[in-house]
Amino acid sequence: MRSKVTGAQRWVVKIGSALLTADGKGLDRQAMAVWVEQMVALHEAGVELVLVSSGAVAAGMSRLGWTSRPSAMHELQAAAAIGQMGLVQAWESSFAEHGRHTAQILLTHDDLSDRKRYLNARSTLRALVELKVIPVINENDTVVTDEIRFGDNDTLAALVANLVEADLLVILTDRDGMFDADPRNNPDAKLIYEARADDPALDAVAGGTGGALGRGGMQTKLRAARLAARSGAHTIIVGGRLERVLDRLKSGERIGTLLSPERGMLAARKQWLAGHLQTRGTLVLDAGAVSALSQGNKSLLPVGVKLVQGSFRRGEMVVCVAPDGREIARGLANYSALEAQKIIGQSSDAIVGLLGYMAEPELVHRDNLILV
Ligand SMILES: Nc1ncnc2c1ncn2[C@@H]1O[C@H](COP(=O)(O)OP(=O)(O)O)[C@@H](O)[C@H]1O
Ligand SMILES: N[C@@H](CCC(=O)OP(=O)(O)O)C(=O)O
Repeated sequence: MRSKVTGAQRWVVKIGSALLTADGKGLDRQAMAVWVEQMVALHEAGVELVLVSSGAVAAGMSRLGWTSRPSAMHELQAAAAIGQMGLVQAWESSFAEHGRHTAQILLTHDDLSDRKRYLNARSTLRALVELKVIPVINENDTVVTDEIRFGDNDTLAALVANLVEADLLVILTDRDGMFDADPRNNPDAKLIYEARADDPALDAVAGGTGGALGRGGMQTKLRAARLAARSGAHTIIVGGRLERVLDRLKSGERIGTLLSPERGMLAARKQWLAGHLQTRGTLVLDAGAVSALSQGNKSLLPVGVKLVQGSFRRGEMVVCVAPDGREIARGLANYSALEAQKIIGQSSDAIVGLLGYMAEPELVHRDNLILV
């Protein structure tokens, strides 16, 4: 069962406010250094890492000397803006001690539901991961309100796991995992080691909300695991203060709660693609592209497209047809219809010259293609 954890190549690690701030006394830099050391070891072992870090509001409160979380939205947002500085500084300097760079990414849920912004965030994150830089993601609290009100970086982390096609989402929190009842009020509560993310019995055990600093509680963590499962990722909810927690997960130790998806990664993603999008245009392929897609399981390159029909934007769904009009596949276009018209029939090396930039060498990436 834990082979899914030991074998995972791309991890999203989410660290909640409850853990990052030593009981409201500012950032717990010592704890951060310990996680960083383990994340660097994972990196060295070839694991690709994306970090989702909460703690901006809590760090800001401590910088301002506030002892209780304000309820006014503008005060929360101000605290987040102040605290985010300290938060990224702390991560950057801690990773720098191991010769690693970090990159700050602030996202909102809207960024991930708009197809174009989704693809842009996805290519930036992919580029960072390829550069071996560790992206440090938080919500863009200045422009959103619901998230800091509900304190829901769990959901953000799951959306990021979908975005980067992570195989594992690790949610570090202040309890050892998900218990069969809220351990705050039930001292006899037992840890759930493994479950299917979609098991309805979990709804009842994850009832309560979060603690004084964190906001989401187990409910948002369960919802996050279900969201992550939609792209085939496994989720581990585990105690961030457990000794060498990330090392132990990597070596397959049975700690925390493992929540499994019902389907494999690509199957889940393609099902999501198939069910969720309307088609906006058509690409007429040449014979070579038809066989590359249907037999070779390849991406669609601009060179294999003869004609572009319809009006679509980057990130929208298009139908790919053979020269005789037979539908071959559907997929998400990396370029708008206007751009596609300029690059079809050309090699991918020519894209920069033709458009002035290159989003991706493929017109439709094979991960975003569903064969019909
Ligand atoms: N079934 C459960 N198992 C474990 N913890 C639970 C459960 N139900 C509610 N909780 C509460 O959720 C809290 C963790 O969530 P939260 O405070 O939002 O932390 P974080 O900042 O890590 O997101 C725990 O401290 C715990 O009291
Ligand atoms: N984005 C905000 C709030 C996020 C939040 O509280 O989330 P969490 O502690 O993970 O439940 C922050 O950094 O403080």
